Amino acid sequence: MTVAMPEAFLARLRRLVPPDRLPVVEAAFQEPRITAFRVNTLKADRDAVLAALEAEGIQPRPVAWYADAFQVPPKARAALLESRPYHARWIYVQDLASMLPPLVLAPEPDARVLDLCAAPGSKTLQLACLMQGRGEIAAVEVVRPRFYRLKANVQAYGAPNVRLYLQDGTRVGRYRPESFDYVLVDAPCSSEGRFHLSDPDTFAYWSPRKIREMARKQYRLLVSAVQSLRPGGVLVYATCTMAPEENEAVLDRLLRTFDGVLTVEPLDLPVSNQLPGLESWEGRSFHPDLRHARRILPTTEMEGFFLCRLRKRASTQRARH
Ligand SMILES: C[S@@+](CC[C@H](N)C(=O)[O-])C[C@H]1O[C@@H](n2cnc3c(N)ncnc32)[C@H](O)[C@@H]1O
Repeated sequence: MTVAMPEAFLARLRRLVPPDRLPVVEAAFQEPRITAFRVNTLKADRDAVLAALEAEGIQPRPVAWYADAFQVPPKARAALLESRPYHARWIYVQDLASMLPPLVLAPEPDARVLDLCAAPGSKTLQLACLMQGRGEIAAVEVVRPRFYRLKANVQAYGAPNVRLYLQDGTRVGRYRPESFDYVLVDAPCSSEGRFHLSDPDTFAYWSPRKIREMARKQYRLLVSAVQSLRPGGVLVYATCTMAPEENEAVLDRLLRTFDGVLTVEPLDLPVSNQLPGLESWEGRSFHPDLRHARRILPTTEMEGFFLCRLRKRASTQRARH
C-alpha cells in the first residue's frame, strides 16, 4: 500500500512549482534517486578511488560542476555501500544538492568557519576537504545523539581542522561575537525536499504548525549567525524545504532586523533545476533582493533545497537584537 502525501502539502506544491516543472518534481517523489558521493580528499585522491571502484565493477559518472563528485544509478547503490573505498572512508555518500551550500560558502583554506547546525557532518566534512584540512571549522550541534554521530564521522573521515561543540547554536552569537569569516546555517527544517513515497516517515510529521515552529527556530539561529560573523564575512543559509515560511519569509524578517547590515549576493549555480527566490507568498511581499536566493527543485538526481548567500556589511556589536 502506498501512503499518500498530505493533501495540504500537495496543494501548496502546485502553487510553488510552475506547471511545466511539476512532472519532474512529482517524479522525484516517486522514482528511485540516483546516489551521489564525494571523494574524501583528506584521505584519498580521485584516481585511486576510481581505480578501486572500477576493480569492484563500479563505474561512477562524473558530475560536470564538481570534480570530486560522482554518481551511480540506483541499482549500483548497494554495491557502492559494500565497496572498499566506502568502508575505508575514502568516499562520503551525500546528496548532490547538499553539496551546494559549502561550494556557495567557498571559504579560503585558512578561514575561520562556523557550521552552526552540523550533525551528521556532511557539510562540515566537505568544508574540511575544500579547506584542505587547514583553517578552523567550529561545528556546533545541540542534539546529543546527533552530536556523537558528528563526532564519530569527523574522527572516521579524518578532518584535522574541525572543533566540535555540543551547544545550542542560538547562543553562539553572544559567546563568540564577530569571530568568524564564514558561517553556514544548514537549518533544521520541515525537509519537504527529501519527501519520498517509498519512505512515509519523510512526510509523516509535516504540518503547517511544524513549518511555523521551524521558522521560529531558523530565525533565532540566523540572528546568532549574524552576530557571530565578522563585518565583511559571508553567511550562507540553506534548508532542504520548499516552504516559503522557512525560506524567504525568515530571511525577509532577518533583513528587516539587520537593516543596512546585510546584503544578499547573487548566486550562479551550475544546475538547471533552480528557480529564483519568491517575491511574495500568500499576500506577503518579500525583500526584492531575495530574488537572488535560489530554490533547487527536487529531481531524481537531487533533493530539493533552498540557498541564500548574505554578506555582513557592518558591525552588530553595539546593536541589541
Ligand atoms: C539539516 S540538519 C544539518 C545537516 C548537516 N549540516 C549535514 O550536512 O550533515 C540540522 C541540524 O541542526 C540541529 N539543530 C537543531 N536546532 C539546533 C540548535 N539550536 N543549535 C544547533 N543545532 C541545532 C539538528 O539537530 C540537526 O542535526
